[in-house]
Amino acid sequence: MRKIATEEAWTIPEVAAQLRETSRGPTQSLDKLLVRGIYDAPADASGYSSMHFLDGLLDVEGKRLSEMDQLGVDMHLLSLTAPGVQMFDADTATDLAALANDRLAEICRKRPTRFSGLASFAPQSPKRAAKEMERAINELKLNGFILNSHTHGDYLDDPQFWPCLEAAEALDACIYIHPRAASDTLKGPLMDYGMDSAMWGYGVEVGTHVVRMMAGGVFDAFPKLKICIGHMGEAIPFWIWRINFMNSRAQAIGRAPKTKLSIAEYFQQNFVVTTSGVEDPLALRYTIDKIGIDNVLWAIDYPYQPQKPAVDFMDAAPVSDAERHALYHGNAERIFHIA
Ligand SMILES: COc1cc(C(=O)O)cc(C(=O)O)c1
Ligand SMILES: [Mn+2]
Repeated sequence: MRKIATEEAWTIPEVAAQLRETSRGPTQSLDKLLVRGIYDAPADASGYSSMHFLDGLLDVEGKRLSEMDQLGVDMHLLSLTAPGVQMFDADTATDLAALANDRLAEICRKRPTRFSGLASFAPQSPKRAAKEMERAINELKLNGFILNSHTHGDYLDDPQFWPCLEAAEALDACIYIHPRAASDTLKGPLMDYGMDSAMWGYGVEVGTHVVRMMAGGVFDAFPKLKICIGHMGEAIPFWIWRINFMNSRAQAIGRAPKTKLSIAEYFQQNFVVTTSGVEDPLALRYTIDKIGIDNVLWAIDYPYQPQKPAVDFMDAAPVSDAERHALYHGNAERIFHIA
């Protein structure tokens, strides 16, 4: 059975160097804790550097590919790791997104059956970003887009970013909204106990982002826009009944704009989710039953999650053979236009 993993992180030395420099600067971004740990810690330090994430991010055809061969993982859908270019100024972000996209396209051209890719873009300059999005799909033949949630504290319900959404919808290219640490206005209680990270803050950040998009009417403006979120849907499939009920109440009392469809309908028609970093059979079964098998894709979240447990989890998952085909490759081929 073809296995395509769809949230697989990667980076290039130029972006790593820029993140290192940014983490030494005055930024108050909550990402600073994690970025410093990965990109600017002494080799023998404890914490993130001891987990060698940077080696795993820079590597494509070494350990990553040999593990894929051993485990029968056919393809990694690669994306520039969080926070991507979104901590940088507009010009630096725009230039590094284009450089990363060129490098990613080279990898995919060299190993077309093993790697596909999600293009970066720089929302800091939305009109230039839209042009890069068109180039990435039409010229570089990449498979969709990666966005690491907020950009300098702003979210995609903000019309400033709508040139990017217009481009993605017109290109029939899915935007994978991946986490980063919570924005400055959201980060308060998340600054302790490691809660800035994938343990909790990441899910709060992306969950907040996509609820803003649905409640803010983004999918009335862009009804064909497709969004992918990881981590079994950042808890939204569990909460969707309550979110939907309370949004309809908010609309009725004038606290939220009227929308053509309900939040539950938007989540059903405009979203797909991946299993990245949630290797829980019951959560998978619930999510498939809740949003339908066509809207769930397998992912590893390499190098932050090891490959073998993610394969073992999916091989042993309580799903039918037809469902396993959809999870492992069918849905990814459809959503990310993978041949
Ligand atoms: C950018 O740094 C990351 C750290 C972790 C982690 O497990 O601590 C996960 C992800 C991720 O899910 O992509 C990213
Ligand atoms: Mn990830």
